[in-house]
Amino acid sequence: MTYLTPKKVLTETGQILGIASDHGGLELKQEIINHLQDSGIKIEDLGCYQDESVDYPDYAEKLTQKLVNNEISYGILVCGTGIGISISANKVPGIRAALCHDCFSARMAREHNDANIIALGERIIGKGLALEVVDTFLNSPFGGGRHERRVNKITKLEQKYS
Ligand SMILES: O=C(CO)[C@H](O)[C@H](O)[C@H](O)COP(=O)(O)O
Repeated sequence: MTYLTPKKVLTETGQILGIASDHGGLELKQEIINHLQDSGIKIEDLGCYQDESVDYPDYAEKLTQKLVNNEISYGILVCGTGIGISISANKVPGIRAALCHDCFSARMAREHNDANIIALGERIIGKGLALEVVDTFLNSPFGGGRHERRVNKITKLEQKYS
């Protein structure tokens, strides 16, 4: 079986990419939105919208609720390090949020883990690399095969412990 990349899914079906951040990821979130503006991908910006201090679990929840309700198909989350917002997102069943600060991790997160969210840390990664990491994530298909068996086991873990 061949799988489509997130970019193909999003551009060919008109499904939506969600993006959210706390105050620590606000600037990088805007850079990513600007970068994807002409990509043909519809983006929903779920906040935050100003640099007052907010709590990253609230923004992880806003985005993951949209994802589990099929209102968006993939997500990008940004906080200062990407750690808190990815930990929060991964508490929600069905979410596979991968914290990636390099292109190899971004590709593996898709090919091996079928990640539906990429998380980044604005205080860690520069804009140039961050945009390449996002592009790599969006352009990498799931690999299926043995990886599908393992991803199914992740789902079983969620069911067993929720
Ligand atoms: O969750 C984080 C750390 O794991 C994020 O980096 C947050 O953005 C950070 O904790 C926010 O910190 P601040 O000092 O309140 O700006």
